[in-house]
Amino acid sequence: MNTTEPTSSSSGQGTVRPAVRATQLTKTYGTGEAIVHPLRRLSIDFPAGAFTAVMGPSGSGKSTLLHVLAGLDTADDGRVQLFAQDRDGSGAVREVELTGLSEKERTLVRREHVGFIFQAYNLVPAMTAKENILLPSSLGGPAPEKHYYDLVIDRLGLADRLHHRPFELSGGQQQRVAVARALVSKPAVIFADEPTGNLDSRAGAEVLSLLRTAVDEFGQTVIMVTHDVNSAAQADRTVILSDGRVLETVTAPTAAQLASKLVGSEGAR
Ligand SMILES: Nc1ncnc2c1ncn2[C@@H]1O[C@H](COP(=O)(O)OP(=O)(O)OP(=O)(O)O)[C@@H](O)[C@H]1O
Repeated sequence: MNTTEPTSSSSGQGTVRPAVRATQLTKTYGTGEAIVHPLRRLSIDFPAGAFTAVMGPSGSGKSTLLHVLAGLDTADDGRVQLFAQDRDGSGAVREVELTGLSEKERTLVRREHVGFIFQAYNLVPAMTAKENILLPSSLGGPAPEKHYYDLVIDRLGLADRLHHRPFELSGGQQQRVAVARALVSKPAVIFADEPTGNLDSRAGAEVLSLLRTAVDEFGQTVIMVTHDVNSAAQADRTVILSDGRVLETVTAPTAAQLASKLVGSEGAR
């Protein structure tokens, strides 16, 4: 791991440094007639301190990309770099090259810099909601700041559910516990795979607003996979994938613009 200034790239909003950089990512499953290419030489920068949505047809590689970027999975070829500000307040940016790290090393990087909201929650059944939320820090990750922990719990409406185990919670409440777990330690990058997929519209709006707060007030970077154009319209930009490639990146799109582009991306497959 180095402490360096990453090469910045230019965008419509000026020069921004990336928080996550993917270079020529390739991943293949199966062989012969059964071969699938979830990632085809995919390169993209995700700007720091921005909220990016990732959309695309089913099977276009969205979840695979998220897992590879977060170090939960590896690509067959290509590079993933994370750029995270040190937590010591110095402002120094640390470049973390995920490529080539062992699983154990990737786990340590995730604990320090990454929050992940899984489609299937991934809560520990024997632990209470509070123990699940604090699990990354009890495993050696950064301890949450008390006021931010309280803010997240309050905004997600979890205060009276903290001592319940997952089986005593509704699907939506479990999803909100998973969101809280990813947010409370203020990681540099939050990856979210369909974070509102199992929530009613009010709880979904609260999750999106919390992700916006993480970006707007705390300078974190959010990368969210979604099928919902209204959720994606809350993001600063939307990346549209098609067949393992980036088809288009749209800045501040409306839901209607995204809906029409997605119809086009189905055609591009
Ligand atoms: N472990 C695996 N083994 C074999 N094929 C896989 C595996 N994981 C994903 N795939 C295939 O890779 C392709 C991309 O899958 P991925 O889950 O990334 O797509 P997605 O865009 O997230 O889809 P969805 O919107 O349906 O969640 C799909 O064709 C999928 O069947």
